[in-house]
Amino acid sequence: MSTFPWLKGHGTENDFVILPDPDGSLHGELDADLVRFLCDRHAGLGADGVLRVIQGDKQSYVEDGGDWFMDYRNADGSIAEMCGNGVRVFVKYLADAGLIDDKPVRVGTRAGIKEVSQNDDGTLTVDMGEPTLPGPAGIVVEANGHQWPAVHVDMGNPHAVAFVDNLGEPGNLCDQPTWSPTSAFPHGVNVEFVVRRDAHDVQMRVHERGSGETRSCGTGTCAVTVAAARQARDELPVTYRVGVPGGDVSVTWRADNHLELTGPAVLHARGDFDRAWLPA
Ligand SMILES: N[C@@H](CCC[C@H](N)C(=O)O)C(=O)O
Repeated sequence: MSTFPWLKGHGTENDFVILPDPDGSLHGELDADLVRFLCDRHAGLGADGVLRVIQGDKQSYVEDGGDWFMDYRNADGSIAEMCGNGVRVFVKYLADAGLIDDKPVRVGTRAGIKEVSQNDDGTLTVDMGEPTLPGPAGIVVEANGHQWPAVHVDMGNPHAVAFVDNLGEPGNLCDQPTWSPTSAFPHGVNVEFVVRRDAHDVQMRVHERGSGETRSCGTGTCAVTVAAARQARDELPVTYRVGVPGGDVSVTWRADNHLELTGPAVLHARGDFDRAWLPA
């Protein structure tokens, strides 16, 4: 086939190129160069990442691929374990394409199975699993000449959450914030900057590993909820509204220690990509 289909979608403006590949035949073809090209906002389609959609039993990345497996790639071509906004967009695609019914779907990811439910109001809810706080204590992140203490929250992928006085402090975030000790995040880290607006209401910005500053990060909103709830000594269950530049999501930290992320998912473009257009 000299063309392959694509769609574009976003969750609170964290945007993705979706590559339907039910039988996994794009394996090997979807290398880092192709991902970078697809995500390029000037020469490609433009996105924060790529969601490749494979039937759970047709993938070879993890033992349990679920009903459908989400092969997630960051805009720089790197592979990430999980994407909380991406998984909602992924299920929105499956539902619109008639590939699933309205029952909860088990989505395989490199961070395990995530169950996703479609709500009557059009939002989707993801069981994001349990957070871990691997530490160490004393992490500091630095951006724009400022330093802040940060907490390491792992949501399957790594996050450093820093409370700031105002969201302008970290500057334009063109560069990756730095952190110490450097050994805390040997594989890089997503960095969230947060202000508390009310008891259970926070606003954040994020610099994503492999994608730069984005308009939202679903795993990041969960990490921020964990850091905020611990800071406030909230009892579980607790629900936070988390504002991001691209909208709002709701995160519940349940009594069984699972995080539940609810937010929108939108599909907004589709087409076919001709392989002849790929750079040599
Ligand atoms: N935007 C995502 C997270 C994508 C992966 C992240 N950049 C990483 O490298 O861990 C989300 O919505 O969670």
